[in-house]
Amino acid sequence: MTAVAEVSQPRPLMPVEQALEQLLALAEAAPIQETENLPLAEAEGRVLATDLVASLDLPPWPNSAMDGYALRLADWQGQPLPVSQRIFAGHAPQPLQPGTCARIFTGAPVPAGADCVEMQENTQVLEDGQVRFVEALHAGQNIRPQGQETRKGEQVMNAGTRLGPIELGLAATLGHARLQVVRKVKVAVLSTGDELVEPGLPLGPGQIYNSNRRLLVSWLQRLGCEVVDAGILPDDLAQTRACLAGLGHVDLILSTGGVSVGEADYLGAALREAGELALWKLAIKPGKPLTFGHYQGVPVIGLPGNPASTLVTFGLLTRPYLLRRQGVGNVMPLRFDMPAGFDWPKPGSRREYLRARIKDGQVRIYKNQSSGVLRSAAWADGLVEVREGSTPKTGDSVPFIPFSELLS
Ligand SMILES: Nc1nc2c(c(=O)[nH]1)N[C@H]1C(S)=C(S)[C@@H](COP(=O)(O)OP(=O)(O)OC[C@H]3O[C@@H](n4cnc5c(N)ncnc54)[C@H](O)[C@@H]3O)O[C@H]1N2
Ligand code: MOO
Ligand SMILES: [Mg+2]
Repeated sequence: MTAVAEVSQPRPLMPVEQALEQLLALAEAAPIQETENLPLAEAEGRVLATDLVASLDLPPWPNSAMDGYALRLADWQGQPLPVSQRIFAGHAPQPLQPGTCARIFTGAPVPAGADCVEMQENTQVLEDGQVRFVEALHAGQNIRPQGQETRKGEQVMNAGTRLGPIELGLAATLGHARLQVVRKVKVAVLSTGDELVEPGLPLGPGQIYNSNRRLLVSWLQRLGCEVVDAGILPDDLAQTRACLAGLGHVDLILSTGGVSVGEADYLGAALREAGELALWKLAIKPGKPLTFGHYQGVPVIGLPGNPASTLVTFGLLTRPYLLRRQGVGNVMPLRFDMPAGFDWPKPGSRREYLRARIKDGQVRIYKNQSSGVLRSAAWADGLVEVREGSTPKTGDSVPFIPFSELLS
């Protein structure tokens, strides 16, 4: 055996897709199974636990799409018709008297016997109160038929749907006051590093303010998670052990910092003792040293500490993981191809996510893309993806992921 053979080769970087695939598989292996029944007012941001089936037709009866007059086409040969009733939304009509029309308003039930509604703009009311129809009329016009939107018994939403304002509105149209949802994912957030100080306290020598904690706690709450804020963990093995041991039951331990190769990166050491740890080297920039492991059976995701690395790896990898644990099918953010408003001449070995904004129809990038610069993200509207080895030029199409896709 020669000395050369014993030199450890650097491991190839793991592609982003592979990391995501592995995380999603791990999420599927540990689904949140408990559910709870919540009023609509408390269900926003939660995930539907059971398929939602329509218990009625929508609309429940044919109704008028216009303010105007309802009539039976067979009764009309071009002559004016007398008005036999007025039908308002929310009130039951009488069957239409043959040879007459009914005054009707938008959303009101179309009376039995009528098969056509004409908007009032196309009518003339004569001195004797009869109504002349000016335009040609067609059967079914301006009538929204019963069950046009949904038929009783149809599946309207699948289990795994995230409930936003639109989904809650849809549940309300079907008369649901409560929904069965997956219980919240409980996430413990810990920030590691002796240098960290909470905002509001004075900075000592070598110290910086803890930004990752606030960013992650706020973001997790937006995603509908229950957060256990475990505060700052100093760079000390005994304290790291004690903190992990005292977390109680959570579904995920989410840490920042302490996952690289530095001598003060103790989280990894503590996890190795009481669980397992995979230090990934991802082909992603920022965010290369993402860590996945288990501590006494509880999954742990260790995000790199640099604030932009935390942001990118949370948004692109941890968010999908958390959603998938709640059974969400589509966890991928939408991305849009946009013309680049920049040149990227140097091909990289990692996929780069540059903090960018759209201006004049082009993607502009923030001038300082260092992974320590959170200001880049506050300036930006989203992330532009530059693939490994690619060198986009101004005008080339590049994928842009708006932050709005990641933050909710
Ligand atoms: N020799 C090597 N050094 C580093 C490598 C490497 O491959 N070889 N990778 C670099 C990369 S890339 C990253 S990213 C960082 C990741 O380091 P850690 O995750 O271990 O994080 P720390 O070293 O603890 O902190 C990194 C950086 O971020 C600041 N930080 C940490 N936590 C917070 C927080 N809660 N709020 C604000 N800022 C935070 C910290 O002060 C450091 O400046 O490693 C590189 N090194
Ligand atoms: O991958 Mo690190 O996040 O670039 O600085
Ligand atoms: Mg470090």
